[in-house]
Amino acid sequence: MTARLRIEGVSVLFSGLRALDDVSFTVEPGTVHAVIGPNGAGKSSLLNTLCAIYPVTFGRILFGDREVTGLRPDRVAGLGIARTFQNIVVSQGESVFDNLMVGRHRLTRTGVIGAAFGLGRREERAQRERVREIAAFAGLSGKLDAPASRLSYGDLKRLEFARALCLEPRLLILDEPVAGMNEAESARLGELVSAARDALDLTIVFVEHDMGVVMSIADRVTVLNFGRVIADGTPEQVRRDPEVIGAYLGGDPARPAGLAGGESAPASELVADRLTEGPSS
Ligand SMILES: Nc1ncnc2c1ncn2[C@@H]1O[C@H](COP(=O)(O)OP(=O)(O)OP(=O)(O)O)[C@@H](O)[C@H]1O
Repeated sequence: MTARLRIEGVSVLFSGLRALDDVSFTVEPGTVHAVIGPNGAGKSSLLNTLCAIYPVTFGRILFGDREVTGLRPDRVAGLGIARTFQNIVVSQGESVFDNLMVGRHRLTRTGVIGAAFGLGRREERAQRERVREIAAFAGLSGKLDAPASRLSYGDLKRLEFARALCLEPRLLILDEPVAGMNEAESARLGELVSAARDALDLTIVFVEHDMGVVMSIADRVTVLNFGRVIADGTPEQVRRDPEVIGAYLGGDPARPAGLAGGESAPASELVADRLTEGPSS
């Protein structure tokens, strides 16, 4: 069973710089939750904090009734929290199948005693079967024997996603899952993320700059700017939020950049277009 993730008053300081400033929001179990914001808003810092790569300076993070704050990264993983990274991290020389098996080994309980009673081989068979199921789910069945180095960029990103699924996570954290993909590949991965939520009883938190994907797959969106939460709601709510409009377009939310006098189109329509295109950088 997945669980509710609560981020309560979290601040992260780097020698005086507040990467995160009193951030609070809740991720409901079984939802796809996007975290967006302009460059430098604190999105990566938040993901790193959720995985205990960055320590929390103030506040706390709870996953169900377990406090994540202060745990070592391997303990956080032990709670069923897995993540992917912005840059692809797979073994290029290994086959797709072997890359996926790496994700399973952490789950293998069989030790020396188990092996002595023949449990090792049975467990190994079960692990391999599960890897094939997950590969099929991710559309990688036909490529299990191919070395990762031969995959297209889109397939590599799906391999990374599938490998994270092999950890059987309860909470999956994705850092820019469709970065660098073309439109068709992005839409396909977006569908895969939604399907994973539905099929695997999974909660998903993701950071993404592709607003088309965010708006189509997120159940809820939290918007950060300068380390603070400036909006939290459904995709439709946040794309029409005046403060979000201000953060993405710069300047006065009532008179967004490029709109002289605001006479032709309401700011909400402009930002809706802009958020669909992606943030300015
Ligand atoms: N390890 C670190 N040491 C010092 N400062 C950091 C560190 N990590 C992040 N920061 C600072 O924290 C702020 C937020 O950065 P962060 O990378 O979290 O933003 P972001 O929203 O992910 O940006 P982008 O969209 O450009 O990736 C920035 O000012 C950044 O320089």
